[in-house]
Amino acid sequence: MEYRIEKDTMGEVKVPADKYWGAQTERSRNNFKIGPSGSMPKEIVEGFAYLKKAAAYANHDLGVLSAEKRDAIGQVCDEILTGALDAEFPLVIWQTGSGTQSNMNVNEVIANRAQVLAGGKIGEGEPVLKANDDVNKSQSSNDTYPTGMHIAAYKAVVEVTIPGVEKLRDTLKAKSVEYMNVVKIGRTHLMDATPLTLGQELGGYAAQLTYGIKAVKNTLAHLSELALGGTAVGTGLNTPEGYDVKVAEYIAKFTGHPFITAPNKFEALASHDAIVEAHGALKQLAVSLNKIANDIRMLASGPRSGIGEILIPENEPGSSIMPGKVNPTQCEALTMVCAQVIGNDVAIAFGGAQGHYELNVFKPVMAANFLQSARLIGDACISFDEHCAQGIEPNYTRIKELVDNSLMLVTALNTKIGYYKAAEIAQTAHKNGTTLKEEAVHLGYVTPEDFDAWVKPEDMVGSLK
Ligand SMILES: O=C(O)C[C@H](O)C(=O)O
Repeated sequence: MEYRIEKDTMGEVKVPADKYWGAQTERSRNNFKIGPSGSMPKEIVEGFAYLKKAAAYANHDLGVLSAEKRDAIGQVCDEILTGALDAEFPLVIWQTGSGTQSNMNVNEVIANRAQVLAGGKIGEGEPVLKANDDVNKSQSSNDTYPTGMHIAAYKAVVEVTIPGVEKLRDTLKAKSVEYMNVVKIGRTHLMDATPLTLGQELGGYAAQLTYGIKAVKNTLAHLSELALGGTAVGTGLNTPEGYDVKVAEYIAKFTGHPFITAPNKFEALASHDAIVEAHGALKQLAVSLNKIANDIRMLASGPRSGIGEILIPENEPGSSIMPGKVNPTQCEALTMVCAQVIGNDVAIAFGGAQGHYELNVFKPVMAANFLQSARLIGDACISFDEHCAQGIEPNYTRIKELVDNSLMLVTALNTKIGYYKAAEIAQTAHKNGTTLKEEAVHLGYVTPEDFDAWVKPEDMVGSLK
């Protein structure tokens, strides 16, 4: 491995010769060999590229950065956004809790890459850009990292999570309409209950997801607030007048999302309640999706010894030893995702509770967990939609068999003969293995004609919507 010598305020550091990063990145690389997983998410690096470019533009507009330096920073940021420099960001989330080393990683790469783009050599001659003085101008890690975190989180939620959940919700809604008249038995406490339709049951799932999407959208206003301009402790030291508003305007322009400057920078640096709040909504979605996937796998259980009221796509051989077995694998993947998201919520809550005075120093772990949840929910909903939900079909024979056998149809007799006599009919039929009608007539409480007129599953399902 060939090295070059880079310097920072602590002295000299050997850096791989072919890399753009500098001394502080290399120190972090050597000091935090904590793994094996935990790379700084690519979306955070992208968030930094947007904000560094925006800072350069705002600084120039406000007279503290030359047009040449602005353009040099902007050019490298655009390059970062293409993914061409991905290999230049080697750090992990298990580093300083402010994300300073990732901020410096971005500053160093921008400065050194600009040097090369200008025809120079890294570390030689007059630098085109200085990492701390130019690229980091009017900034601190304490306001850049949370800004990058909000940009990444907002984009992930709007571009990945919400579209994925909406797709699954729309399928469940369409299935609900299609099967609105299919009367099936209901279950409460996992025990037989009165009937409802398959459409009603699926419509409940679709409504859960609609509320989940709404909950996520409700958190976007807080997530759209950016800390940038607060610098070290929220006071905005070393920034030109009007910088915070202007820099947020540039970020909104470059990302296409409605970011604004945070009205209270102290809150934006010292707490990450916006992340806690938005992840709370992601947790709500995970809770809903877990219930939905569990119901679907139980309704599809069998094929001979389970409930088997619905059929779901048979996608892969399920077993290495049991020939012909097929398993509800999409439900399993989705519920595992839910477990991960609920776990991430605990890490985020713990991190969010740790703001000490002017700074929360759990930023990287909160960001990484949030982004993992946002991506997982979006991707898992698409997978579940395409490989399971779209293929849900009623198993009409089984549904009818279970409705016909149900003892809880007796509930329709409550208003005709009273709860106690109806209970006696159900209990006797259960004990004797007979039908409700046989026992109702045998006990002398109902005529066969009245039974047929009164006990009609299709009249027991309320309004169909
Ligand atoms: O890196 C910075 O800009 C500040 C650092 O996180 C600190 O507060 O010590």
